[in-house]
Amino acid sequence: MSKAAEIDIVSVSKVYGATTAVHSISLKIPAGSYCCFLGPSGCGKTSTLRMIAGHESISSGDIRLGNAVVTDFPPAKRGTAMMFQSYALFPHLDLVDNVAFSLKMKGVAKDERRAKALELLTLMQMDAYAMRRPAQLSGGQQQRVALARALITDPEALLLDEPLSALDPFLKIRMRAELKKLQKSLGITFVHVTHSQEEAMALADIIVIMNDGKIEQAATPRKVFEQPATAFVARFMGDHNVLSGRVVSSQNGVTTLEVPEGQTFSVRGNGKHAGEVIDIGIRTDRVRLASTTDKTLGFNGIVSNIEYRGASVKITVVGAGSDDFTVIASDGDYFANPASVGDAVSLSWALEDAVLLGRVSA
Ligand SMILES: Nc1ncnc2c1ncn2[C@@H]1O[C@H](COP(=O)(O)OP(=O)(O)OP(=O)(O)O)[C@@H](O)[C@H]1O
Repeated sequence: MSKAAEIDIVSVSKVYGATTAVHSISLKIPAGSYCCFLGPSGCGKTSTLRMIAGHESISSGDIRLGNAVVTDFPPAKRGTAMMFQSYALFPHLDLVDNVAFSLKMKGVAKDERRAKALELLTLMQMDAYAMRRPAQLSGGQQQRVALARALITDPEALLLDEPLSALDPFLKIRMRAELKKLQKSLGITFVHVTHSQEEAMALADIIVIMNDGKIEQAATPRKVFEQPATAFVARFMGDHNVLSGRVVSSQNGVTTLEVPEGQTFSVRGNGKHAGEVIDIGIRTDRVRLASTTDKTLGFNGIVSNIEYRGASVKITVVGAGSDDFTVIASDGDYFANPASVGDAVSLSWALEDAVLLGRVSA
């Protein structure tokens, strides 16, 4: 019987000598959810995962798992299990002994631990290979064994550090679907570290986007896509253009800003101060290559690059203070009215396709 636990991270920091890798982050991961930590290299996601697992000490703050404060517990006493990027299988042991290893460490009798290992290999559809050694398996099969090994302790939360990074692109997508199915059927909390936006969007109930040791946004994939909280999230996820400028007015539910090149743009939301520097995000897939009568919802620019992607075309435009304003047009829309590099184009969008972006406090 599996049990899921909420993970509560309270003002947790990680300091390595002169480097603060994680700056006082707080987050609740609901029991039974699939949570992905996403961010660029060095942002602190692996340190956070390792602190949840107990493989790294917590410099300050607390971590609670279910009802227990586990901050000072060793890894084996936390109710978590970790699956490593390299799978860390023992080359000289067969699959049954690999999977049974942590039960052996706990002193469980041989027959009992081998029976349980076989049960997990069956769950992962690897029972037919039980007597093989890891080197006699494909990458995807090794991953299934590593999962079986992590799950043998009946964890309340499974922690996965870049679990798909060793697989080729096709296998990656297949194993991604298997991970999601496994999490749903076990019902336990999964915390998965990745640097792939696509992977996080495909798997997560909650995406936690980290930058420079802080959480920029923790929300559902849909919320992250539709309402990126900060300019960093908007740029990192790649689905919004970011324009920066000074507030001209901010009232009646609409804020207007002026960019350095002099154009003004409107966005929903108010409460900003005149003169304040703000960022707005504009959906790349909602920008139209056509003129608009409302100049606060578009601008004229010069096409600098065109990339054909099959179902869509990516057009890069210089203008409004941006060197790489991106338009993703459907192939049908684009080929009805194609453009060339160097062309002057009019871009436009609707008020609801732009969002006001916030800032993460230091
Ligand atoms: N054992 C350590 N000693 C000193 N500094 C460390 C140690 N581990 C990590 N760091 C530093 O802490 C910061 C965060 O590292 P962390 O591995 O958590 O990032 P990450 O987001 O997981 O990166 P990646 O995607 O490259 O694995 C980095 O600046 C890193 O150099």
